[in-house]
Amino acid sequence: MDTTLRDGEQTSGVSFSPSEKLTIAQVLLTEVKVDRIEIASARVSEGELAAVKAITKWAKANGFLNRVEVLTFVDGDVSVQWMLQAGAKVMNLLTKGSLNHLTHQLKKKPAEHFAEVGAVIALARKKGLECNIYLEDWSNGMRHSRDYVYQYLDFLQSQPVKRVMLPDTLGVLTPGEVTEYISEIVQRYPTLRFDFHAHNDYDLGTANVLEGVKAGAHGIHLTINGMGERAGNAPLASAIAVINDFLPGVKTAVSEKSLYSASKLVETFSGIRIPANKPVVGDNVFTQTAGIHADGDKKNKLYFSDLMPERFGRQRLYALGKTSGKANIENNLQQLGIQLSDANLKKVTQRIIELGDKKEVVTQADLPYIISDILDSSRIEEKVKIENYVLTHSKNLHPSVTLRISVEGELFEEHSQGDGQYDAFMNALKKVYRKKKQELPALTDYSVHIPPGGKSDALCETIITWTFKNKEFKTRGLDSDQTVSAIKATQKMLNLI
Ligand SMILES: CC(C)C(=O)C(=O)O
Repeated sequence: MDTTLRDGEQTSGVSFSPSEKLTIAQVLLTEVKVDRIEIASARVSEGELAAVKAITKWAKANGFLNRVEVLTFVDGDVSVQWMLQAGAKVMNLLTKGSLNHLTHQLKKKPAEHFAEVGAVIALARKKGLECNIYLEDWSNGMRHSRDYVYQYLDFLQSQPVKRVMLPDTLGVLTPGEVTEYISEIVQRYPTLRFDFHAHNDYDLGTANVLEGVKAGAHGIHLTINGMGERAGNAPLASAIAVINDFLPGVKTAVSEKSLYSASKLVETFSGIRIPANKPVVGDNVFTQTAGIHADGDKKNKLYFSDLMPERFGRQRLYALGKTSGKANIENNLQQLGIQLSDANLKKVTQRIIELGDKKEVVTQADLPYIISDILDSSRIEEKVKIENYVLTHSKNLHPSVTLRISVEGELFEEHSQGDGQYDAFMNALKKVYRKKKQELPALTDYSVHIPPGGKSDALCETIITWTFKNKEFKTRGLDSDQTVSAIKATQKMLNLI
């Protein structure tokens, strides 16, 4: 059962609009193909009622209505009436699974609580609703008031309930405890069906789900991207991968291929960014960075596991950076369909290492720009060399530059200002060339390209068109700083005239 729309929405700062809820519900049931979804808590707000109405209307028309569940409360007939108004059929009644909660929050005795729960179940059944029962704080109940839990389950055995839901409300269980508690309960109550609901406070959510299923839980509760209260719930994508890979006899209906796009959809709607290293769905989890891994992938797939990206509609990538090495670069070139001579491959590798020193990772999208830059430079002999420069940029003052440049072995130093940093640089350069009594080409066009990716440290390519002695030519510069990329393009021009 996916509870992104109920427990997942309890992530701090998240509120889905009714239309977002409807879209996520549709994706979960028709694309991801989870068996059941929990979509809201009853009585929350008018917006929530509108969302539940929209989902139940769509679900009814498409035969999904009894797979759509709503969290309700022990409140006489109030939640039941809300369910009827919302057109929902399955209620997940929140009750107390530990004596501690019962005594200190509800201030009730077990018999009193059971009677009230029984009354809500009877009313709900009379109105045609199906009932599942949550035993909130069940994990602490098992640790500290197991007699109470068993007294309660004895009572539930005689009730018309479909499932008993066992939440590790505070995410405190170890995998060993999950095994012990769930196997004990499943054996003791063979006529009841149990769901296990894990939280991730110790980062044990997925491990606990694995143990819960092994121990005999009939259902598990998960959320997309592990959204949920505090540290969240067990993440759907990880749990499905773990079940498929480590529990061969157990089958789920979930489509692995749609997990990534569902994750992205929820990322967009919730505004909660997925960490790049989040298993299965994170941006970097199928990217090899170390050159040795890329090399091993080519040799009998030494660094592959069953967790192949293609299962999830994703692709293995090879990061480019100072640790990536030749094999990573070759893999990227292969993916782009580019062939390079050994000499040029060496130059590209060297350039990537240099860039990697400045910026953590060079992306595959940067690669064609780097290659064309290198192929361009290799045609040029360096008679003019920009030795040093200082560029300033400050509020309400003109940008300025100090430039040291050697032109055919002669060293010049000039200062200048301009409307922008590059303009200041060009003004200093013009002073040098005036001294040398040499003409400079006219800049006739200047264009900047940022390879896709949208990072503030992305590489920037500047292409400048020059006109000189009635001829037009272009030079290209590449750097993560825009002014520096223009200066590099200019240095190439100086070496071409
Ligand atoms: C509200 C309840 C059912 C819950 O999510 C939990 O106990 O973890």
